[in-house]
Amino acid sequence: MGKPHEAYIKQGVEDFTGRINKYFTVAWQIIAPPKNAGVMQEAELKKQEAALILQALQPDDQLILLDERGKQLSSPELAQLVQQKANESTRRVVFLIGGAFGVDESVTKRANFVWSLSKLVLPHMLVRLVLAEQVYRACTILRNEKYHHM
Ligand SMILES: C[S@@+](CC[C@H](N)C(=O)[O-])C[C@H]1O[C@@H](n2cnc3c(N)ncnc32)[C@H](O)[C@@H]1O
Repeated sequence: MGKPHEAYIKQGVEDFTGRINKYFTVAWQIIAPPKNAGVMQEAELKKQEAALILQALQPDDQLILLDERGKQLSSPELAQLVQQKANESTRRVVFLIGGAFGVDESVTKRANFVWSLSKLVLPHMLVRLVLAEQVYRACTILRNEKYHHM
């Protein structure tokens, strides 16, 4: 949920996304916030964003919500989670980054897993870059490739 990739992360996000594509088909879907988002109260904005998010999901999507209050994973644990979804023949795993205020609780309820990258609140754009890099890292761990060093 947010703006197109900003210049300072675009190259990195596109690089890691391209690398992930060698293992799994992957794509970004950027959902633009409602037009008058700037003047909306937090609760109303999260509700409207939730409607857009839930509308973009398919019933069988496995939704992994990124949220600093979620469960932290090591990189090998993330790799296991990816493997588990692949074993379950999941058609789509969706990693969701929320809006400026996070997400409405209807979205949290829909999530199959809530993943925290850290207890720190990170800026939206940085979350995109870390997400892309960590998913790539998970792919290399699953293939025993040399990228990840313990
Ligand atoms: C600017 S943050 C939202 C701020 C804060 N979560 C709130 O509720 O007010 C935008 C999005 O980045 C993601 N995010 C930020 N920090 C994160 C972290 N440490 N772990 C996982 N996701 C994070 C979440 O998806 C969040 O909805």
